[in-house]
Amino acid sequence: GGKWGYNGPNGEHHWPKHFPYCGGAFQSPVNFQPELLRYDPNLFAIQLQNYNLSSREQLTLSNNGHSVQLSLPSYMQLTGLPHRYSAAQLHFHWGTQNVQAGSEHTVNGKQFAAEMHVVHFNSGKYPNISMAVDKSDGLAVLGVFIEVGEFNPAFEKFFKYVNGIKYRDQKVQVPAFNIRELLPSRLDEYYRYDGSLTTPPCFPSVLWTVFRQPVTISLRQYLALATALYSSHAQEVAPMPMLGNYRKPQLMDNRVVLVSFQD
Ligand SMILES: NS(=O)(=O)c1cc(-c2ccccc2)cc(-c2ccccc2)c1
Ligand SMILES: [Zn+2]
Repeated sequence: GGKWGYNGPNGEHHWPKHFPYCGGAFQSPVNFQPELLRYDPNLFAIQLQNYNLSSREQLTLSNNGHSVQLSLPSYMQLTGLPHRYSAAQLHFHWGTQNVQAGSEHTVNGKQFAAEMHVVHFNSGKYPNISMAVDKSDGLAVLGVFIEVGEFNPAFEKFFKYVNGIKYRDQKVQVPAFNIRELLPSRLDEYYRYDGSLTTPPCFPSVLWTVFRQPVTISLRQYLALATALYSSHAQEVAPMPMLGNYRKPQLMDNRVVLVSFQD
């Protein structure tokens, strides 16, 4: 598929020309409007398997031109969902250095500073992520809202390496750590709906679980994310800062967002 970006001639309003699903139904992200939420007593706490990775393991931290992503081993899994899902990668969406608003999902119109996505695929049904990515029951993504506040030692375990992946397609190996530490403490309170990849090709293949409770990173950590990275290759004459890499909320049509909490 063609080049795509977050603004200008390759921005999100142009995505459907090369990526037809982006103009289709069940698109993500969405705004969690209070009147569209429905409490579901059958939504239990998310169960994590093998999230506590050994520091003897190494993970690949890379700049894919649209985000910073951390590869994850497939033995890291989610259970307690309709299927068993294996981890593939995690990545981020953020705003700009001056406007700390870059989350993709919003809560009653409120946009958080950034958002982390932990991408899993239905390993109970598909042999690998490529076979799962375009199937309606193929993916499960955990969304975590990020606010600027307290310093976050867990994020620092890989944020400190971002200067090694400033440019597109650069990669570094980082020691693995407990990925559970990146998630909020409350895994029992979340929004749940059927949606899509928020980037091209926008396949409607994602079971979204967005935690209600945000995590915090410090202003210095946020600025490291928002100012260290470029979406262009190292040798390109005009470096393009990687900023505002978030898609705006999409139409709900007649979808309902289920919530695991009542108050
Ligand atoms: N935002 S997201 O969660 O819907 C998402 C999922 C996946 C994804 C990754 C592996 C398998 C399947 C889906 C890839 C991206 C992505 C972000 C930046 C640049 C390119 C791709 C984004
Ligand atoms: Zn994402």
